[in-house]
Amino acid sequence: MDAGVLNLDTLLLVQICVTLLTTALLVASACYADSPPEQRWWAAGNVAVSIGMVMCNVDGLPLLVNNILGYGVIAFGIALVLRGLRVYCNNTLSWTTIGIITGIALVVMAYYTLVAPSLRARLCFSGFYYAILNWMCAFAIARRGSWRVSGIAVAGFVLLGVALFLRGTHMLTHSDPADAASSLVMALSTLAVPLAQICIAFGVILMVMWRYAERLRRLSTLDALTGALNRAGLEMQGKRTGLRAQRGGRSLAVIMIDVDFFKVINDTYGHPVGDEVLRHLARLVRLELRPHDLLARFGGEEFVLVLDGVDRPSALKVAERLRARIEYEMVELDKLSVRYTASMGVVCSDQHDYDLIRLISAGDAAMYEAKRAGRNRVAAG
Ligand SMILES: Nc1nc2c(ncn2[C@@H]2O[C@H](COP(=O)(O)OP(=O)(O)OP(=O)(O)O)[C@@H](O)[C@H]2O)c(=O)[nH]1
Repeated sequence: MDAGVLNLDTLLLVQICVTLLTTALLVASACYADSPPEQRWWAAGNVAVSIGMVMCNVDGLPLLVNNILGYGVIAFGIALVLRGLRVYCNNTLSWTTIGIITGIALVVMAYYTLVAPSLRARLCFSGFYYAILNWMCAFAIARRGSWRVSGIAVAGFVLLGVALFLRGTHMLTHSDPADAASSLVMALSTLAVPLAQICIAFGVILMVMWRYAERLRRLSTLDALTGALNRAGLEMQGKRTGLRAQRGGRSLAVIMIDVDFFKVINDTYGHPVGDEVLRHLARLVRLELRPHDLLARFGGEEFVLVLDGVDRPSALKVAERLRARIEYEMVELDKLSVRYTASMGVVCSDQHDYDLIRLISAGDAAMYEAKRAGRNRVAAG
């Protein structure tokens, strides 16, 4: 295959068209009412890169636009994309850094246009510089670690960096830019750029979709007030925890926890204090949890604790420790200090098998036993 088959002008046109299309895709997704800020930075960055590419490649524009400003605008665009990626990773990129990234491109391009004019130097520098910026983009998301989510975008940025780096290296090894431009390496790198851009556009949209899905999953399985699992979350994760314990031959314990006289707390101090009591209880219980244990809000002031690999005597000890801690601790809110207690029912798969629904209903019965016996106590089912 020779470079003639891959006509460079046609490839360049394809590259510009793909840039405009991926930009349109990112702008359209950023216009979505609830779009996160990173998506808007990606869209703005791509708009800037598109404008920069047009400024650099349209013949007949003034030198200042063609050789200097165009490259600066592309660098500015990549910096905005980098800012978006860092925002996605709960970080940011300051405007000073964005200014420096843009400034370097403008100064170097101005030098090789006005002071020591050299097309070769400009093409070498832009290839290496944009390659480094794209690798910085890849690094920003790769550090986050979730390859399943950001793998496509990382691959796109790396590929784009490699294509641009190859272009720079190729220019460096050819003294005549016109000769270098017609080579196969140049054609292949020009072909790789739009492919990488498509990867990046779909990759970043995938990252945002994953975040939406994660937010939806949290909304649908977590209790908004306490952050504990809700009934749907308990049903989903409880089944898994039960199966895991059963397969591993471990006991599964369930502790039902119900705040005593919660209606009195609400009536005496008001609902916001009642809410704070529920949040406080969830926080305290969470301190007892290990990675595979589950905490769910079962009803108004009733919680379920599912403990994997805990037998009946140990579960009773955990419940007693919790009960004592709840009794001891105080809820502080708006200069108010409120004490509360809780009653608990403890059951274990040793007696009741691994069926979570049966365990919960037996735990509930034990918990009501504790209430009948005077509250602020633990009863075994
Ligand atoms: N603040 C607040 N109150 C809630 C919430 N959900 C349910 N409640 C209230 O919790 C109270 C539960 O009262 P009861 O079922 O009588 O239980 P109790 O007063 O704790 O009595 P015992 O369980 O027998 O000790 C009701 O007054 C509900 O309105 C909530 O999310 N926040």
